[in-house]
Amino acid sequence: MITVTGARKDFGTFRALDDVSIEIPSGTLTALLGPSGSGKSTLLRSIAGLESLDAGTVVIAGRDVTRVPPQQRGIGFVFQHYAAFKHMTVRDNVAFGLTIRRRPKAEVRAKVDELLEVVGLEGFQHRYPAQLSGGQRQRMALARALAVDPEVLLLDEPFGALDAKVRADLRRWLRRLHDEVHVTTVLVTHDQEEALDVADTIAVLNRGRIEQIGDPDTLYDAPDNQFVMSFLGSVSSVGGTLVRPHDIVLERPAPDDTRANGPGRVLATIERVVRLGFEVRVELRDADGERFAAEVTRGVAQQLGLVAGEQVWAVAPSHAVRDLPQPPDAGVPADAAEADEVASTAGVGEPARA
Ligand SMILES: Nc1ncnc2c1ncn2[C@@H]1O[C@H](COP(=O)(O)OP(=O)(O)OP(=O)(O)O)[C@@H](O)[C@H]1O
Repeated sequence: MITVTGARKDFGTFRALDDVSIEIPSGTLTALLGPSGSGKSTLLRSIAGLESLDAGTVVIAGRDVTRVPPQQRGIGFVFQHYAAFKHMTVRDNVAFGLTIRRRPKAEVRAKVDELLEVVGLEGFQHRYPAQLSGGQRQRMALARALAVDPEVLLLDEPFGALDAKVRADLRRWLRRLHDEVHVTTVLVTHDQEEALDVADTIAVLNRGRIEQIGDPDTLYDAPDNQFVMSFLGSVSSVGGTLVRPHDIVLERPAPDDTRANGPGRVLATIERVVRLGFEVRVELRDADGERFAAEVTRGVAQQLGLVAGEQVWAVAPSHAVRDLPQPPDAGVPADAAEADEVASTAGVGEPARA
């Protein structure tokens, strides 16, 4: 269990963490999710001991580590850009933490063999980091972090520098790895899909505070506020009512239709119909000029004969409507934009990049 209580961190006059408390149960995979600058990395680095808190405590496995240096916290850390030792083979990189701890050679060999298998790099042990793909390098980084049997594994956008396909493959791989190894893992990501895909629990951060903590279903289906709802998936406003696009029901107006617009029901003009595989996204504009989107199956789209320029009723069914507050003094995020952050490449308890 990792317990952070009342964490506060200021950089000059800027408050990066504002009274953050979170409990991360042993053996779980928790994602810290939020927009750029929300404090995710600062929270992770505070757990690692790479930042010292201005107030609050960090307890790992029952031990108060608030004032304990990073090397003595029993953590493994993997960054977006992994600082591999370029002159060392994959095997020696993975063995590094064990070698500097002067573990017996046979033990190191056995442990490294096991880890190379776990991360699927058995055939690559004699290569040098420059001879690996980005995804392979990050798997090597994970093997190296796991080699010293850390109490917790802290991952800061570990797949952030990889292309979308490799990223998706690797996060599923991480999930399977976690199910095998069960080490308590905290993953920083700004990508809601990544968080929904891999995490048991998601903590949504915004402006240095935690907006909500819960399992992916709860956060998606029962968000506490508009920020969480918008951050965890797309949202449309139907006459001022917030709803997920796939929950919107479209109806053709009857020839003698005299119904008026109301909350959760508007007559809208179809601007575009976009096919997304099995689904169709219908881009709409209401009489006030408000644009929003609905998602329906291709079957429904064909049945209704949805064509640009025509009018449809867009209805937010009452079961799907969420009357949510705004979070205190915060806005709805524009979107979960790609963070163009370049993560620090410093390692924990090891020399700088060689
Ligand atoms: N060493 C520092 N000095 C000054 N300000 C900092 C420092 N580290 C972080 N900050 C600021 O604290 C805020 C939170 O940063 P943090 O890296 O935790 O955000 P994040 O949620 O991880 O964002 P990103 O996804 O962009 O990395 C940002 O506004 C950042 O500019």
